[in-house]
Amino acid sequence: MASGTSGDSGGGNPTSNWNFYVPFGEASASSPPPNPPLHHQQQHKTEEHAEATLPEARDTIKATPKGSVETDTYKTSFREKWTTFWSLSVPYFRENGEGRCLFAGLIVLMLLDSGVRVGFSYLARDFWSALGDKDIDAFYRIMKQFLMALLFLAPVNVFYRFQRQRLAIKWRKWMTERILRLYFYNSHQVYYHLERRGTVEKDEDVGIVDNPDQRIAEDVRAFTRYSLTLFLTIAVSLIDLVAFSTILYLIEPKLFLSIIGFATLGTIVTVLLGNQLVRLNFERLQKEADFRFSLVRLRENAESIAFFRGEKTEGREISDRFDRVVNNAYSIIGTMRDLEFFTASYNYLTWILPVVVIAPQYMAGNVELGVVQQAAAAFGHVLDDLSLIINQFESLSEFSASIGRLHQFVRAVQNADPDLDDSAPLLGYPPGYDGHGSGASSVGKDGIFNNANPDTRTSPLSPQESIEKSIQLQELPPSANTMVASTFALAIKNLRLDTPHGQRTLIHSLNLELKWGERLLIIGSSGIGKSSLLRAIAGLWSSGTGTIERANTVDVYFLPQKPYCPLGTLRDQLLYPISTGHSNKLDEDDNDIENWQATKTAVDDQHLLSILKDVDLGDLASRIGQGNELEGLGTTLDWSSTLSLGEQQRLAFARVLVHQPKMVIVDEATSAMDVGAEERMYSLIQSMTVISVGHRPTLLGFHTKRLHLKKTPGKDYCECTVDDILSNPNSVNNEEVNLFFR
Ligand SMILES: Nc1ncnc2c1ncn2[C@@H]1O[C@H](COP(=O)(O)OP(=O)(O)OP(=O)(O)O)[C@@H](O)[C@H]1O
Repeated sequence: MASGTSGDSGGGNPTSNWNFYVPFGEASASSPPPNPPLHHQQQHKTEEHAEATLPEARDTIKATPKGSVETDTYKTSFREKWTTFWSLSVPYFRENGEGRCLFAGLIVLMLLDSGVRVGFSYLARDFWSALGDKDIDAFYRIMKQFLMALLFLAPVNVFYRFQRQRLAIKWRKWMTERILRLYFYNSHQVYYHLERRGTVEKDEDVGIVDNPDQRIAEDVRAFTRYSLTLFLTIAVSLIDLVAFSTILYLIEPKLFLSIIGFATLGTIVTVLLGNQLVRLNFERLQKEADFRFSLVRLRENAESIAFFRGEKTEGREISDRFDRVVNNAYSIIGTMRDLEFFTASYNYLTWILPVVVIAPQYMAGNVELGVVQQAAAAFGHVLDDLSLIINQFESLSEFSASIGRLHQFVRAVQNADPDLDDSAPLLGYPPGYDGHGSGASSVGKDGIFNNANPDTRTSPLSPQESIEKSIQLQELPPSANTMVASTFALAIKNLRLDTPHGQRTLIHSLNLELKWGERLLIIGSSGIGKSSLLRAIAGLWSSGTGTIERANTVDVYFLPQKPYCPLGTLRDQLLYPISTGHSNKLDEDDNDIENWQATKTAVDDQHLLSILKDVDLGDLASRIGQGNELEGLGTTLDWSSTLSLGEQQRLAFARVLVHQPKMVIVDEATSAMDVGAEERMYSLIQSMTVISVGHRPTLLGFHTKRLHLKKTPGKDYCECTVDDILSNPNSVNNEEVNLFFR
């Protein structure tokens, strides 16, 4: 570790251990002087390592699917790594004035710190010379100077470290927020498309993007922290190198030349012995995350696994993953051992080398003892600086792995965003995106929103071809039904719907119109494409051709097949996706959410409680609030595991009543309810425009129109028939009843 950052001021070189220079180094103060040199270095390394190393990610949400292809981002050349590092780190300092100021302050403190250390090397020389000459007056004079210098050194050192850590936190905050915005806060729902690509197929450009949670939480942290450490290490090393090389050259030119040869040899051997570490560290992060993910999955699916008595299978899978972690750890320590055989011997040699070279001059009485000491200390400094790669190799390899993972993730986010092309700068916003949630998606002259096709994002098609080969989703202006009474709430024209990357056509030539207030039921056998059609209407899927025109997103509420309970209180469950309570920096200035919130009537707690009663959950608030309903509304629980599936589905209907959308899309969202509860839920949304998917014949009674998706004989896709249930009330023929009960 270079002196500049091994504790940021202490000389990491072993020679420092037995000279006057050491006690002033902050990290060295805690290390016992008699330690062998490598221990000393390792101690610095461990300390720095604790900061720079990527610690364990918690609560991993998504991991590499079993058997997935491992990526080879770690194989990029040094030049590519450097370019990546540069493009990931520059945007913060370019865009953020505070960051630039903190950085400038840090440089000043760093220079002061280095200056102080050079000054101390002269103090140390005089100290040892005074000791050698048994000059008591000089000894006390130097001690006094030393104590006064200490008054200056301590604050410089403390503020230098503090400033570095403060900048690292601010940078991390900026970078995490930027990535979060690009990941899930513009209108293209990048997180959804990326997740699907990550699990379904390998993106040609970026490979499989495993564990996005770990990349956002850990890799960004490691990147910002370690980048600063590395920059300062290099900067301090350069300053030290110039300063102490001059001292060394002035004392003995031979010493200076021998150190250059010694350090060059050491660096070459280290790189050759340790180059495996970059790959191993890259894999370590992935394997650790996979292992944690299997544990999180076990926790989340504990009940299903217990019913299946699947613990043995799960246990085997978990221990397989853990074995991979352990095997990787063995490979790492094996490589480290080989490397350390060399570095340890190398470091021990540096104890005596400078003294051996200068000793003849001392014995001949040409130089004083203090000069021997100063030569040894300067030798230690210069060697530390020249041996940057040797001493930092393990940390550098981890850093390199984290740059690779972060770069891969940011590129994947970029690829999944149709507004960003390949030449867009890393971490840059799409053109026209203001960073406040108002997406860059094109808004037509008529105010109609055009959704570019995220599924064709990585296809080799030109933008025009991409548009022609994607479904055009057009949104009506908000509250269109009140403005233009005759407008259709949904109009589908000549729709061909494919699975995301065009592997299969699910629906062909669908034409459909739904007026405001009408209720459409979509039926068809399992797997035929009902939910996929809803995904296309929602704008999540857009592979295919044709046009979908529908109510504005702010007027539509979607009830998915699998109820979703966000983290938070019972009140949060009802208001979702409007956030309450906590201040979310990300949506502080989000116009969409603000406008949306402003258009909603104030929802007071009594209103929420009465809605809970409407959906037959009247006792829920008082039950969890131990008799106090208001307390119940503010109670936080793990709702997905506390409420039954039917209760979660009724809670979802309560959300619809809170938000009062003009259109509701219901994807089998009553499947866990009894027929009576289903009837009550549908009666609550009778005044809205409804699109449902369902298998129960009882649903027909709540709808006015029906879309039947039927397998076309000899074709992959289905045939679509639309009819009016009200004009044909006896239309449930035997075939359909069978279909419903299938
Ligand atoms: N991400 C995906 N990539 C490729 N194919 C998919 C994807 N998601 C779903 N499919 C396939 O698309 C087809 C239609 O799926 P969809 O979920 O729309 O069926 P469904 O009619 O709603 O079925 P169910 O009634 O069982 O819910 C299925 O064969 C499914 O396997």
